Amino acid sequence: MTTMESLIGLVNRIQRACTALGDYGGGDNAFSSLWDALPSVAVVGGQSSGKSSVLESIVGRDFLPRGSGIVTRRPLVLQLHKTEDGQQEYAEFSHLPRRRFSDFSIVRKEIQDETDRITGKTKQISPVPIHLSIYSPNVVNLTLIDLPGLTKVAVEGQPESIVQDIENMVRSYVEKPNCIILAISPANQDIATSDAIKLAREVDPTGERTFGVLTKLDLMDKGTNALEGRSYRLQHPWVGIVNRSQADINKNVDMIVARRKEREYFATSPDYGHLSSKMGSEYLAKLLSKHLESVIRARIPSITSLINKSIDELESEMDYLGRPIGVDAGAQLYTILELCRAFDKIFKEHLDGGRPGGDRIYGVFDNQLPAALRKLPFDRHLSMQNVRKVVSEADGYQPHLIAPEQGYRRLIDGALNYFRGPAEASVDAVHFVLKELVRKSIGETQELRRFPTLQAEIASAAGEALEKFREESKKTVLRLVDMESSYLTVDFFRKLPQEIERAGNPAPSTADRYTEGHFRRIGSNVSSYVGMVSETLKNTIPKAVVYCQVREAKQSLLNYFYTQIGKKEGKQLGLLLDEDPALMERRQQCAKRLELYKAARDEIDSVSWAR
Ligand SMILES: Nc1nc2c(ncn2[C@@H]2O[C@H](COP(=O)(O)OP(=O)(O)OP(=O)(O)O)[C@@H](O)[C@H]2O)c(=O)[nH]1
Repeated sequence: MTTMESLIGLVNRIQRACTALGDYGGGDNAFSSLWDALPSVAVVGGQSSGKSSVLESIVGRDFLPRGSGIVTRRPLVLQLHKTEDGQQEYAEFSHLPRRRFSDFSIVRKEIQDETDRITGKTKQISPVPIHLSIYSPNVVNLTLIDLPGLTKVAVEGQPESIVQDIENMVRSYVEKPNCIILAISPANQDIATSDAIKLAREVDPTGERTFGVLTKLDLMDKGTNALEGRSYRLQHPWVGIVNRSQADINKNVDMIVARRKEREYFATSPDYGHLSSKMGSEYLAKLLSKHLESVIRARIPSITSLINKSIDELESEMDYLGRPIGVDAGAQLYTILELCRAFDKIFKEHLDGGRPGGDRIYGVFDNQLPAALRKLPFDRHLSMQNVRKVVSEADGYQPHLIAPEQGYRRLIDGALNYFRGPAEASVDAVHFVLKELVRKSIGETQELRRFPTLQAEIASAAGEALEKFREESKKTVLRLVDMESSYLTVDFFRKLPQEIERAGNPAPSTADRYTEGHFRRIGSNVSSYVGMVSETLKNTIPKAVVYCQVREAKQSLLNYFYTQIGKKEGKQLGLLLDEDPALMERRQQCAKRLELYKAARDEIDSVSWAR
């Protein structure tokens, strides 16, 4: 394989990969287009300019659809491969891989059918190219893109807008700096009115990438050289062509015969004889092939750097989007557990420190609980009036003799009841801190971002677990309070009368047993007992709360969730890993691009080795 073949073939292979990925150039893609970076030859011409004839002559075969109206409605990427002399000619479409066409009338029909497959019978145009490769001894290695003919009027059955649509499509090709423009104009028409030249001039004013072709030289009067004077100046010399006339086509004149006739025409023409070696479709094909090859060679370094840059960008985009997940249940389960673990780790960091939030639990124990305990209405409960009321009611018809045992118990029971409130409130306060930390941790788990469904599932599983811990914790703290009422600290009361005696007070007489002082003393005794209990609970409630809620949350927040997940089937696991569709789409695009660019890099590497 010569370098020329491999370079043009290389670009073609990359172009085909681009088409397979929906990159036909143009800016409608979210990614930069590789297609646009590849040099190509676009064939443009007005209706009846002889565009099809030139292409068929370059190929040496009749194979393009004919007919009235706009026949070419999709770009045709025509890749020509030269084969050894004597080899059988054949064609292949990239949409029908491994099918060889050696009958070119079927190639023509397939182009028509494939055009209709995308555009429907609407006669609309489509930018999705058809890729056709032709293997023949009668061609040079060259790739040409046949575009719809520029037209001024829509014919019946075609929408008005088609005129502008065609111009836009052709323009989108020729305006790319890497596009070589093959501008075809008929000699029997004023060059100033040539659609092809008008467009080429607009997008390539210096004419450095435009090749001018004049067809129908045979229709000019003898003695006029259509290539001199009248033609518009370009950097590359104009090439004159003589194609088959309509009469030749009707008579089915063979393309190879037509080529010979063309050669003879130039060789014997008094007007073009001196230029005969630089005229005709065969010369044009060689000229284009050589030029395309040199342009590709010059562009290779920048294509390579574009590819490398794009690969880097795509890799980091993929990292950001997260790698795709396996489809089998095992891989999915593994992924889910990994994600849960990632979340759990962050949640623990919030509790243990490293991330903020855990300190708010200490805040509950250090501020909220003591403050709530201080605010309990013991003053009211142990006011002289209430003490007298409770003690008298407890005594019944027989007032107490020494100490109001029943009265004490009732006063203490009543007071201890008040502790239930702050105990439950501490449980709830810690519950809300934990719940908030779960919410925060889910948000902070980068890996979970892609999976809104799993996020919601983890949130609800964690929520349920926290709810259970809360219930358990409430039972425990209330039990602590109940324990205080079920058995009073005997020592405390044993000490009371002794203290009075030590203080040297005379034993209260029956007379003042029912005085205010007596009830005040009872109140203050109860109050100091309750104060002692309050101190105890201030220490034990946090222990219970941490034991039942914080410790459990750290150890087994998602345990139940794990057992549920373990029972799920592949399909249900897949649902949990349901991602934001936009994100999935983006990743898919990204992965495809990455594949394309890597394939392109391999192609380029292999060519460089061959050189
Ligand atoms: N005598 C002569 N006739 C030609 C030449 N080139 C093209 N023609 C005729 O001009 C007509 C149009 O040629 P096509 O090759 O179909 O031109 P086109 O630009 O592809 O036209 P559309 O497909 O209609 O856009 C046909 O009848 C050809 O036979 C030429 O060099 N000499």
